[in-house]
Amino acid sequence: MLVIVTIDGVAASGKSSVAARVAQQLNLPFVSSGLLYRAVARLALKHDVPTQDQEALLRLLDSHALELRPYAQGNEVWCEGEDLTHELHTAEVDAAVSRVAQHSQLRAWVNEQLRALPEPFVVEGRDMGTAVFPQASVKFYLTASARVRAERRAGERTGDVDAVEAALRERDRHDAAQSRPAPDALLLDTSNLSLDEVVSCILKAVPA
Ligand SMILES: Nc1ncnc2c1ncn2[C@@H]1O[C@H](COP(=O)(O)OP(=O)(O)O)[C@@H](O)[C@H]1O
Ligand SMILES: Nc1ccn([C@H]2C[C@H](O)[C@@H](COP(=O)(O)OP(=O)(O)O)O2)c(=O)n1
Repeated sequence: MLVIVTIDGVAASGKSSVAARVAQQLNLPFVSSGLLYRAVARLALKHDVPTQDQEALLRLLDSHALELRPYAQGNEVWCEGEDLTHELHTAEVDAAVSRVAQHSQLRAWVNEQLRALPEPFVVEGRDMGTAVFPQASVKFYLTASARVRAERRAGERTGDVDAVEAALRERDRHDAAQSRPAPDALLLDTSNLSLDEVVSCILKAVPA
């Protein structure tokens, strides 16, 4: 049976860490959909393309082939022989990516890349269980308080917790349109759960 596990949720709720561990336990690849939005934002910054200009962003994608490579040990995004992965988790990209993710044709392009990947896999993002893989057998939606998420993220980025929390709240607002639990998703508040606890909760819901 093909199993697609979708793990959606707000920024820094634990989606990618959890998806990587769940996938490892199931011996499946995992897919980080946000990396494609991040890669488009990175290309736009690099080539001075305004992130509000959808047509220009789509032209950029025509002239720069982006490829998501979902390896079991971590996802990579390549652009014409260059590995962009290490450039995608910066405060600059964080600040630009929500604007990129608001364009419907660009979202359609991302979704096409995701649906072309060989199943089965574990996939994480914002709308995996709703718009992209509504047929998935197991769906989760992760949340956590903004403070807890900021404390977690401040450990990975520079910046104090208050500034990180303000930036996360801002991004939550911009991403709200596409960040919704599917009607059949299980909601999990990870504020007071360890990574292991979240992973084991998800694995319990996966059919043997
Ligand atoms: N339940 C948890 N308990 C403690 N730390 C966590 C938990 N979930 C995630 N983290 C940590 O929080 C940070 C953000 O998690 P990440 O998986 O990148 O979130 P997302 O993919 O939702 O943005 C990482 O440093 C991760 O290790
Ligand atoms: N399926 C998705 C995945 C990400 N996005 C948007 C929303 C986020 O602001 C960016 C980056 O997503 P990513 O999951 O990498 O970001 P976080 O780790 O949650 O901070 O892309 C989206 O709109 N739809």
